[in-house]
Amino acid sequence: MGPVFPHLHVITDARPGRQPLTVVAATIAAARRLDACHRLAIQVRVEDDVSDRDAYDLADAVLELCRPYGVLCLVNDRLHVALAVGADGGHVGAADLPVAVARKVLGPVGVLGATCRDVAAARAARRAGASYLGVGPAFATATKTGLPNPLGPATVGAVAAAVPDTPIVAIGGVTAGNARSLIGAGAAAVAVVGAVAAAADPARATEDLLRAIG
Ligand SMILES: Cc1ncc(COP(=O)(O)OP(=O)(O)O)c(N)n1
Ligand SMILES: Cc1ncsc1CCOP(=O)(O)O
Ligand SMILES: [Mg+2]
Repeated sequence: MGPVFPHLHVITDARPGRQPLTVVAATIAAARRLDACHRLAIQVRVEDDVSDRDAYDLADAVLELCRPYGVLCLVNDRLHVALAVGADGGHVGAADLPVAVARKVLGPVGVLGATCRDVAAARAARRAGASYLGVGPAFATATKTGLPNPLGPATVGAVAAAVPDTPIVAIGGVTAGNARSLIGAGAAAVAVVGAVAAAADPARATEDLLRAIG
């Protein structure tokens, strides 16, 4: 991780019919226009039924887009894919490898995100070696099913306050219109799928988010 923890994490939508590489290219182009590549991270996220080979091919291609501009590249769930392509790190949640095990797999330097929804889980994940914590759903989202009720900015802020040395990435239903409320509550960053991937103009959506976060 560079000296600045990225403020905006754009997560790929690799569902059938989507164009994740086109979206990532547009996102990076927008960050370049704002001289904000150091503020951007791309997380490669595929559905559970996607083969490792397809996940590898996507991650490899995304990393190729990120590297020339120093954009941080993380891989969701599949740490072997992260290591195989040479990504900067990965993200794990409750159904993935335990955080301490993920830390061993990634090694001491890799950026490791862990999903947390409360103060106790946040403290435990930090102790187990997480570099940052993904906290959500902050707001209602249709992108992932089976989630608990939205936490809202206040709970995101309470988790952030409990682990002041660990960046919080708020996720779930984040838009350019509500991102500032999460940063104001104490999140270091926001993560989005739909706000960029489902936008008519993903580059414009990225610019709007980067400007909103400030
Ligand atoms: C930044 C960030 N926060 C949370 C998540 C969700 O991870 P997880 O709970 O493991 O759910 P899946 O994304 O794997 O479906 C994330 N990916 N990124
Ligand atoms: C993977 C994940 N984990 C919590 S919310 C979420 C989906 C976020 O997608 P969106 O930004 O479209 O609400
Ligand atoms: Mg996961």
